[in-house]
Amino acid sequence: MRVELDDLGHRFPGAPPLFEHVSHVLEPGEVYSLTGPSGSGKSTLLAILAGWIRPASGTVRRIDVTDVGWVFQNPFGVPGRTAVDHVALAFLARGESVTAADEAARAALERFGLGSSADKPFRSLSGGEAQRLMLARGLAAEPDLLLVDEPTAQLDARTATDVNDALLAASSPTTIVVVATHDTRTRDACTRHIDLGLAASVRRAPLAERPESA
Ligand SMILES: Nc1ncnc2c1ncn2[C@@H]1O[C@H](COP(=O)(O)OP(=O)(O)OP(=O)(O)O)[C@@H](O)[C@H]1O
Repeated sequence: MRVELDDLGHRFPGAPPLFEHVSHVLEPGEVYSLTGPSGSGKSTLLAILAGWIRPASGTVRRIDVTDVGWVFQNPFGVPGRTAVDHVALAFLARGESVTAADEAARAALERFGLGSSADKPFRSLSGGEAQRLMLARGLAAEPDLLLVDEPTAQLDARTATDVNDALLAASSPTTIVVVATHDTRTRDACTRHIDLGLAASVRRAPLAERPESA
């Protein structure tokens, strides 16, 4: 399973190019950071990876990638349901028994440092706990590709650290994980890096300043 980006570029009609010449092979077991300044096209590239937007140039080949999961910057859950219920649902949906789903969900929560919060209702979780719960749930569903958009955008620095630490736990042999972020610490928590800012600065620099013409 993998996703191949070949000379990918995108622009919306009537607007200048967002990014160009992005080539990468994305594989399971890695957590890819997707960085770049605001407006450089990080969320757009996630949507292209998901197949929601057709790129203006280049190609995306999704090889054996069927299920795509998302984790958004605002954790969204059912206020009165427990943390463990949120994750168990992913296992129940795959046909596990209630007992097995509960056990698997508790193990997943442990992995994200949420073992002691398993029986707390979603509404009583802190912002960082809720975001780690979203990561645990996202991975529990075992998507082929998990797209994570700005997971620390709404968090203070200390809480963001907990989420960044959890990203290491998000590495999975069966899932390709891609994390769009502004946060350099989130970037550093990932195992591979794609920088749209670099692509943009090469594109925007006058010809004489471009590295390839130096
Ligand atoms: N459907 C669309 N039609 C036209 N323009 C769009 C569309 N979606 C996004 N844009 C524009 O494309 C640019 C890139 O947006 P995008 O959200 O991908 O950037 P980003 O790097 O994720 O930004 P941020 O870090 O601020 O979230 C922005 O200027 C945005 O307004």
